[in-house]
Amino acid sequence: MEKQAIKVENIVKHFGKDESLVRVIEGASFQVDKGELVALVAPSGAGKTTLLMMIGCVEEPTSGTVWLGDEKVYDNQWLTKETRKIRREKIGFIFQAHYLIPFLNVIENVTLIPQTNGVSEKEANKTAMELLEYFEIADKAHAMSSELSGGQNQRVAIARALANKPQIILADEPTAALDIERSVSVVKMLKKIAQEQNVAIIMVTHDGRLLPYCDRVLKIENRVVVSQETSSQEKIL
Ligand SMILES: Nc1ncnc2c1ncn2[C@@H]1O[C@H](COP(=O)(O)OP(=O)(O)OP(=O)(O)O)[C@@H](O)[C@H]1O
Repeated sequence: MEKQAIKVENIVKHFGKDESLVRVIEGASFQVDKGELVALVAPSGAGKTTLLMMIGCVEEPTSGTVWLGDEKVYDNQWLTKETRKIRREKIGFIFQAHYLIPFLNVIENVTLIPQTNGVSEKEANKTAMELLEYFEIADKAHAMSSELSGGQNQRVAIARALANKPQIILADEPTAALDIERSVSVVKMLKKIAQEQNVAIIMVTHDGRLLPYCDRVLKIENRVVVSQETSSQEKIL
């Protein structure tokens, strides 16, 4: 079995054309392995969300190659018409806002995607309760999102992202709305998930205080992606 979860080669992303051409990524190559929690850091507008959305098969690259696990999904064009299926089966998304559905309770939010994918209600409920217990929020299973704190909602959003047993989690500033204590607790959870479930996680963050909790840092510099180790002194976990 390959250790790579994400492999990107020579990816280019331009928006618009002629005088409105915006060159965001200009030939970036990198890899993220199973079990790694990697931070993605760059100034505002450098292309972090765009990069995540290309890996997540939401935004089409201009050119390049993308592998998810051992499946090549993009080679100067999508290699399947069913990008939504790839997304549903392989990837969990976590965003800055939790985007829980307000008229569904916690467990209904967590079981929604697995049930859409054909998992039975009983099986989906069992997995969801295990996840809620893992995140110490099982007592809120029947609460509505509006009754939960910001940190609790984000834990439910992480449980939801995991409900489908994805190989990859793409997290776009998952801690931006939280204070530092809660941010650290969310990042520690992501680290635990990566290690225990062999999931590859890319987390966009603007908060340098969270980097020591990550295995590695990817930076977008001069429109390409560079990888930096978090040194052993800096590393906390
Ligand atoms: N649909 C689009 N059409 C044209 N330009 C776009 C589009 N989406 C993004 N861009 C441009 O691509 C660049 C990268 O945007 P992106 O949102 O990926 O940056 P970011 O690093 O995530 O920024 P932030 O930290 O502010 O969220 C920006 O210059 C943005 O204006």
